[in-house]
Amino acid sequence: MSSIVSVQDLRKSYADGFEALKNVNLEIEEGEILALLGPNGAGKTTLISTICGITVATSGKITVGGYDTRSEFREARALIGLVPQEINLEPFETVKRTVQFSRGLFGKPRNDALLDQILKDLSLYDKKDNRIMTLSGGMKRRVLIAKALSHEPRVLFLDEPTAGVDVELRKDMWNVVARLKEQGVTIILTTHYIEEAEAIADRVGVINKGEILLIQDKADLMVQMGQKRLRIELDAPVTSIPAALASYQLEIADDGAALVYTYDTKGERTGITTLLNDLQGAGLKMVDMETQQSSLEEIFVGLVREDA
Ligand SMILES: Nc1ncnc2c1ncn2[C@@H]1O[C@H](COP(=O)(O)OP(=O)(O)OP(=O)(O)O)[C@@H](O)[C@H]1O
Repeated sequence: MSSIVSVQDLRKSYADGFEALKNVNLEIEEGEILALLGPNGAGKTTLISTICGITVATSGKITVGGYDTRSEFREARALIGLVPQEINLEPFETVKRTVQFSRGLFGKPRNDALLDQILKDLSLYDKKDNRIMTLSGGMKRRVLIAKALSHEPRVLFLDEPTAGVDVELRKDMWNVVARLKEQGVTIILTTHYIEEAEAIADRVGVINKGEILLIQDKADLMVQMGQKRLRIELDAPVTSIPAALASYQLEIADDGAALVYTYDTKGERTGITTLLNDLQGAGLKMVDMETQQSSLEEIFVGLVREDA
């Protein structure tokens, strides 16, 4: 797979000395949907703004479609569409003219057929002659997307596209993103919502305090989520795992007072019954047990807390 966006050793310190990004490395593949999850102030917007050339990096190198975002800014920027967090539209302008104007800013010739198609894809076509101020909040967000797509970018950045949006509209937005992906657009979105990453991303990155803590295929994360942990408390502590139990790949917890067995809830067999039999056979006595489910939320909260 080839990277359409490549971020190498990126650092960003603001004028007051605050280090918002610390040595970020990131490769984004053409055609993927990458969700960047992180708490408030993690550095998501700073990362996007730096890739888009709105914020200047302190050090490091970024390329988009092979173009250096500093030395070849115009070429790199032409490949990028950016949907900002804030709605910053001209209230008296119509939808169509707003989108036309954005295309013009990139020096592209007028193309009514293309703009009509973009408006149709975003279910904005019947509103094309309406003034922005007459639109609902959700429609305005769609106009932001239409603007960002007007110059036919290959990479679309969506900064918290569904912040403060109701559930129905959020699902609508997810469909819009899925359609864009079908058209071959690479999409990077930031979000606070774990279920949003679960619903639409191919890969999930977790960012906190200016560092990427994890970046992984969503499918792999889902497998981890499908795992459960069974904690078995023993009546007497063990210092090692008996050879007869080696195949279960148990972990020793609480200085030997408990053993932890990880199993796949989606598998045909959990192996718990045979484990409990074999435990007895190995001369170990269980006094209690409990199961724990890991979820993306837990993985996320755990990562962010560990980093605190
Ligand atoms: N111009 C600036 N000067 C100094 N510090 C800044 C500036 N802009 C952002 N920061 C700080 O950098 C950190 C990262 O901010 P950023 O907006 O990138 O976070 P974020 O992950 O997008 O958060 P949110 O989800 O709240 O938008 C924050 O602590 C913020 O206060």
